[in-house]
Amino acid sequence: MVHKPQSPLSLEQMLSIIRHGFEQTIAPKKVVIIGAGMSGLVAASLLKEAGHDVYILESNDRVGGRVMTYRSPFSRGHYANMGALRLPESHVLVLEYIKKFHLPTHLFINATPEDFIYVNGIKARVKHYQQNPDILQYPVFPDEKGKTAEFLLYQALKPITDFINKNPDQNWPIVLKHFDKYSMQAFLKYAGHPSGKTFSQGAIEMIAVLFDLEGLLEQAFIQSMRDAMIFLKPLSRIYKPVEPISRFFEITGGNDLLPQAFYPQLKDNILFNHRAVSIKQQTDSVTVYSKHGSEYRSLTGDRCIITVPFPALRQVDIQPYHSISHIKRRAIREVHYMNATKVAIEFKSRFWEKEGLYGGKTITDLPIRFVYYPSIGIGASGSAVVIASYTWGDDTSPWIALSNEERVYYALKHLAAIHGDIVYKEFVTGASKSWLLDKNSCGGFTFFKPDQQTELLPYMTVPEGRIHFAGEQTSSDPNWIEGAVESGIRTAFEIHHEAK
Ligand SMILES: Cc1cc2nc3c(=O)[nH]c(=O)nc-3n(C[C@H](O)[C@H](O)[C@H](O)COP(=O)(O)OP(=O)(O)OC[C@H]3O[C@@H](n4cnc5c(N)ncnc54)[C@H](O)[C@@H]3O)c2cc1C
Ligand SMILES: O=C(O)C(=O)Cc1ccccc1
Repeated sequence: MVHKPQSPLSLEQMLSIIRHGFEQTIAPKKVVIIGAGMSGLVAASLLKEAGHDVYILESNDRVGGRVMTYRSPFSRGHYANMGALRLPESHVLVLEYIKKFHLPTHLFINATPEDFIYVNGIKARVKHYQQNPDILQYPVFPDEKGKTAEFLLYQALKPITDFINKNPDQNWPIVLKHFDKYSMQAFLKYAGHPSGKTFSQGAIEMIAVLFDLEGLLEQAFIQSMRDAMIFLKPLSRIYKPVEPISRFFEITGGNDLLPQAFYPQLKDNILFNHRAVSIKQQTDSVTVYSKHGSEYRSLTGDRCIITVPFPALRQVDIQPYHSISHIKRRAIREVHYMNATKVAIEFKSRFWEKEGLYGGKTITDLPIRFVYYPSIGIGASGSAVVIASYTWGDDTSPWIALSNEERVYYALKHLAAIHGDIVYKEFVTGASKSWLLDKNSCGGFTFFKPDQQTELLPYMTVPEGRIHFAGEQTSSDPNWIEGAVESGIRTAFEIHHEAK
């Protein structure tokens, strides 16, 4: 589903802009961009290429923002993507930039029939669960017996996604009107069952655990549905198991090679370790005040693009107060950001491959939740790095307050329940990241609450005077790099096509 409701540009237009840029401007503007994450880099790259004078103020000492790859403390050549992990094949804007920069990629093996499931104290392989879903012993209704979480969820989603796909531009707003009031949990309880009944609590629990929804059940159904359509197999596969499931990619060498690819063009335009603290709009200009070490600096331009995640943006003072609308200020306060936490562990050998796990994951109801095994170097000898725990939403609660050492300790403990004590013998080192604790995002990614896509999102993309708003939160694909890229293109287009 590549519908882009938050973009005034079609997918084809955005692809063309990535490939060919804008026509050279006849009225160059000075543009101050706050943030050198993917949205800020895309906007700056397009505007600079079109002849505008761009400056990026970046709080951190690196580009990339939430596209972040740890190479330390791992052995040479090893790494872990502690932010963006996988790139869906339907995210054509991201893949177009990867092509433009000639970056190597390989398949991110997101799921295989050999994947382990470890829930309710039961360990099984996905392929055996698919043959007999009742082996996990969820207390489902009689008419739900023998049906997988995937089948039940597709039964609930298919009428809606079929309706959208008939005519996305016309039908997406209708679906939003009818379903944006629901959280995922409320949808499954009160509106999801095709026969108008409700799913059993056991079925809802099984869907929530196996699709990693338990940590975000109270968030907007619409966003979970949109994401589910990326992760779930097309329903046709249930009846005709020949369709390929959604494919994902990752950049060989680390996903941060994508934001880094913008650096050569923009190296003279980025001011690192400059943290914007206030913005002031004047009649004919806008000034951004930033903290650089113990100094305060200012930069004045014709336009400003804010790409800062909204929870972090709340600490930036924007004046005059009424120079931005009431609804924008409300959106900055209220739009929900979900935390995300990862623990990555390097092991001496790929012991999981001896258990038939080549890439893919283990799905658990343990605090570690989902474990992802490396999709690169399969079959190789020597050490490798596992995403030992990837949690989001409420599932991050057991991890936030722990130190890195404690996170690694508990991740190993839970991995040992799955793989045995070999995890201790094979342990080399570990690292972790909880994005709620990162002052430059103050959360992992946008995950709207019910009604927020209706009440707030339309106003989040709207410029306010000389200030434009980018970032995944202002896009058709929040919580994805694709959304950040879309918003970068949108804001560059807005500014490039405005009169002086
Ligand atoms: C754990 C995790 C997993 C993810 N997994 C995936 C995935 O698998 N696939 C996928 O496509 N997407 C994934 N994402 C989402 C993706 O990483 C983001 O949507 C995207 O990177 C956001 O880009 P952005 O430019 O909107 O924001 P950011 O990357 O947050 O960029 C904002 C920039 O602004 C800077 N900044 C903040 N405050 C200030 C300030 N006051 N002054 C100056 N600069 C400031 C920050 O340092 C940052 O560089 C994941 C994100 C997380 C956290
Ligand atoms: O693919 C991921 O891990 C992402 O971060 C995107 C995401 C976030 C939350 C739910 C589904 C997908």
